[in-house]
Amino acid sequence: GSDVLSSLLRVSVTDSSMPEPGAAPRRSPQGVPYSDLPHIVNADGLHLFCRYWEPTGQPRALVFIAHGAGEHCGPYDEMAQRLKELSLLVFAHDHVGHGQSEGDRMNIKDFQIYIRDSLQHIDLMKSRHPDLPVFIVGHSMGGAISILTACERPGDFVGVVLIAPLVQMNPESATPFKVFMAKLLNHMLPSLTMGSIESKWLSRDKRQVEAYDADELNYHGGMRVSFGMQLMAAVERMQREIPSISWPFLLLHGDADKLCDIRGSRMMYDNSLSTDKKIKIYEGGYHALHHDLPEVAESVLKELTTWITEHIPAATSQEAQ
Ligand SMILES: O=C1CC[C@@H](CCC(=O)N2CCC(COc3ccc(F)cc3Cl)CC2)N1
Repeated sequence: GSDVLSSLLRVSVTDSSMPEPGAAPRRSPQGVPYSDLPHIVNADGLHLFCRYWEPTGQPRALVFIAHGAGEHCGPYDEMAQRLKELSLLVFAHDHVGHGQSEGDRMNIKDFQIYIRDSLQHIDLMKSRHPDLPVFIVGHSMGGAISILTACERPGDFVGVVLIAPLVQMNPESATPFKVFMAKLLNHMLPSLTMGSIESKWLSRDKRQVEAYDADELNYHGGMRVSFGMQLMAAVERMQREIPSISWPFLLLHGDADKLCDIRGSRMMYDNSLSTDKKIKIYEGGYHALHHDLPEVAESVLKELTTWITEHIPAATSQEAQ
């Protein structure tokens, strides 16, 4: 009757994506207003913290860095500085639910969100520098994001550098029984947490492990079953996509990696169509190669910067004039 109608009319409609003019400013998980931070707003209205390393002169290429699960893009500063010194314009953001970005900590409704947000940031930077070649560098889960991003835009990237990428599940943790239990639990208790990432397997350099453990921008809680399911789905999607990959890539992987099985990198190297591909195995190397023993970390930076600069297309005649 009319009373129902009148009560409905009293309901005030608030649209969260359009905050009222006087609304409090959106703040990072650390309490910093995003108006004070470099950021982009993703398709779901979440603020993603960004970092940029811009060379002084004219940049020769764009490099997007995709970080791994539970970390953020800050620890890539040294790598980015080395690339910036070679006149490359490096950019990155903290993925949803990581570091200084918004979102439920180390959780995602759909792995595709990471890829969609990466493409949004890449497209933004390409619109600002339309003539520059674009590279992606990805580590671990960031490697999976890089692979699937390049698969969505196979012609857009001159090269992809993968540091211990997540390509296949670790066979110990992915026994058929454990996978079955994870799927079962995901229906019953999706926010149940499994073990957390054991930092001792990240690097043989204990100062790096201590830095990781002490970094409050990292997520040190347990891995939610639902997040594990999204990682599994990404692994399954890569198995399907790898046979049709034909873009250039560089793979760097330690053969003592206990977090992302090196067999995934070998499988990608062996089963992709790419003719321009390189794999470098680091004997005894742990997972975070770029933060492993100093001589390994230095080698990784040299390999990566050399491969990228060698893959920057020679300037075409009209550009050279
Ligand atoms: O320097 C650094 C700091 C952070 C680290 C990166 C960590 C990262 O991204 N990992 C490692 C762990 C890996 C677990 O994988 C799974 C777990 C459960 C599951 F059900 C299915 C999968 Cl596939 C995912 C990828 N590197």
